[in-house]
Amino acid sequence: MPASTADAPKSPGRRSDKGRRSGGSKKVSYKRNYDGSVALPMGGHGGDVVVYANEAEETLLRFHEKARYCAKRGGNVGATGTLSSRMHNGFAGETIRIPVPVGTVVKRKKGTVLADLAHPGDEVIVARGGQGGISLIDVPEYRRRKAMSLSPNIMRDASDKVLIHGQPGEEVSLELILRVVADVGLVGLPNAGKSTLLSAITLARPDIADYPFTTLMPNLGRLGGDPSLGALQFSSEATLADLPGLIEGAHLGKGLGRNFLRHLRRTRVIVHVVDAAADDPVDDYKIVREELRMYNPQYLERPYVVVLNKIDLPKAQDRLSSLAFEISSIGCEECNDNNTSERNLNLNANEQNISSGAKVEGGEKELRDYPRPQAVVGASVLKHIGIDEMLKEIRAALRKCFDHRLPEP
Ligand SMILES: Nc1nc2c(ncn2[C@@H]2O[C@H](COP(=O)(O)OP(=O)(O)OP(=O)(O)O)[C@@H](O)[C@H]2O)c(=O)[nH]1
Repeated sequence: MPASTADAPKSPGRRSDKGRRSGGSKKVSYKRNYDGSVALPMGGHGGDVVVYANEAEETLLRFHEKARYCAKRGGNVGATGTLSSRMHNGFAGETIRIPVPVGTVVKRKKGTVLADLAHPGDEVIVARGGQGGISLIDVPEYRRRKAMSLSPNIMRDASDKVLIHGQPGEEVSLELILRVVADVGLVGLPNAGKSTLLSAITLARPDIADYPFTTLMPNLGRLGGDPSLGALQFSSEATLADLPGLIEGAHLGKGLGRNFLRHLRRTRVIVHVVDAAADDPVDDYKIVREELRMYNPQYLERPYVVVLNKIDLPKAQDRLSSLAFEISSIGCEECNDNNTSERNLNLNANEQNISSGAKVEGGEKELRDYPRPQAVVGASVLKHIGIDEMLKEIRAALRKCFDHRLPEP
């Protein structure tokens, strides 16, 4: 809206009046719309609010401190408030851009998903700024009438001022949900050694401690490509996400539960870390697989590598081969054929399709109906034993996914 005339310097309108009265030839020429109507200057539109994915952001924690964001209002038309040919539209309010981590899902509170910002630079306008208004409050009567006859965009309000009200900007309440985007997801019971593994093969330095649930947020690390594999296979470069430990009942929300299971949705390969020195590693293994199955059966279709960790401990060392044999024979052999990566490629398309159990013809699928692990390797991620073998298997599983995407030579 034009500001009041109180602080206006000289009214150009008055000057031109004088010109007319004194018989001068000054003719006010207005800007016109394509249909010949006078283009009235408008107050600036309010700024939009945009949420965008920025690689520099890692968490959504800062939204706990500041949860309300407002874009600026649009600028006024001019100081005089009087229609003149020299009047310009008010400046549009600046768009406010809110960075969030890559992988953030933006949805209306208790409503629809607005966007899945899965790639750096993805963005969504979450609230549009209001439209600027038009006001001719202080236009002299004769010109007001003329302007009204020339422009179809004008209304009168109760106080007989001629104006179009500016529109209020949109206000929305949003929910931001972070789903980690990583090529490899590390899963396992608490204390299995997932964080230690991440720090052994990447530059990530997550908290490591001898108590469960040290990891409360997913940690990310970057696995470099292996140049010895040649240019085409350098794509074994990958992002690893160390997820907080899963416990029995996680799919129902126990422990850190569902919050973290969802992070697996966008991983291609799963690395399952088992503490080989635990009381019953096979049972531990099954518990986690079962939790994955109950949360989203598709997780079990993805290529996965089992790492039997802590083999530096005598207890683990002694039973390594029998454990490896037992674990590698849980699952269906035929399912491991080529189609694993094809199924895997559909993971994004199907990611909404979560059910509490996979139904197959003739009943519910069990662990033995899903593919066997691609490999079961023994390692001590703490003492750096078996790391090369483990990396080789992780890269092989990754290649299985990536090769599928390579263009035909
Ligand atoms: N002896 C031995 N200890 C290990 C090995 N790897 C990890 N640890 C120890 O196991 C404990 C748990 O390791 P973390 O890496 O924090 O385990 P985590 O699976 O990330 O645990 P959560 O964060 O609870 O999910 C730490 O005390 C590690 O030092 C290993 O190869 N050998």
